[in-house]
Amino acid sequence: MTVGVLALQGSFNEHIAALRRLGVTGLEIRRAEQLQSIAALIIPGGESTTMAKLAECHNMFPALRKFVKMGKPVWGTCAGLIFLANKAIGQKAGGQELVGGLDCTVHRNFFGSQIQSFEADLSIPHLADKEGGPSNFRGIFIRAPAILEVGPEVEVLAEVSVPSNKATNSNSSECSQELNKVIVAVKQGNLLGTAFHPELTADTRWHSYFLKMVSEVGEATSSVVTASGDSSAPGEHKYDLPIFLP
Ligand SMILES: NC(=O)CC[C@H](N)C(=O)O
Repeated sequence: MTVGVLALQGSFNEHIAALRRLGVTGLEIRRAEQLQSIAALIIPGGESTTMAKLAECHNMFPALRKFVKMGKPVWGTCAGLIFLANKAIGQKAGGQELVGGLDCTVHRNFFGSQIQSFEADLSIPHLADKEGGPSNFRGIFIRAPAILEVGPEVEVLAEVSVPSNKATNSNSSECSQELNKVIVAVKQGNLLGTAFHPELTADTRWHSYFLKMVSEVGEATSSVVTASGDSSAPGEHKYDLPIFLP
């Protein structure tokens, strides 16, 4: 199958490399019409305002919204999650266009600036295999968003513990020992959103999880899934080195 990766900006190379490790062709998507040839789409991390401006320049928003509404699987990581959210707060003056579809509110830079980026062990039961494999996942959070509110149809897949003064987002400088949980991964039907960057780890379980969603939707709708074993397909990623900078 061919999975598209929005390749306007950000960590699209790393997603394509992760897909390749699982034997799946990743196609770099830069034009609206390319969406017609893919079974599913990954919107990578990066900088959501920049990505939104580029998507606007390329007139991609109507096609992206249509893709989501058609029920095609879409996974947004970090900036990609912001793209998919129905509502984002903490945007630059003037706001930014969103694709929407995921019934949640995200805070764009919930955890702070670039230097407050961090890694955390997350417990994700959905990632454990039937043989009782591990359910923990090392999340890489780079100037990451968080999900503040979710609608009734949204399933919470992962949370991270943060000090309560952070979770309530108050300006208090007091350091509380109390920990609150903040939502960092969700699923709603065909849509998957993670506030962290699985593509920057060697662990491909999130990519496998998404590909399972893709095959389930494919089976349910008998939709067009392009079979491709051609490693020289146009636009396909040719590098496996992690070179991501948000
Ligand atoms: N690593 C990331 O994708 C950061 C996203 C960033 N917070 C934004 O607004 O776009």
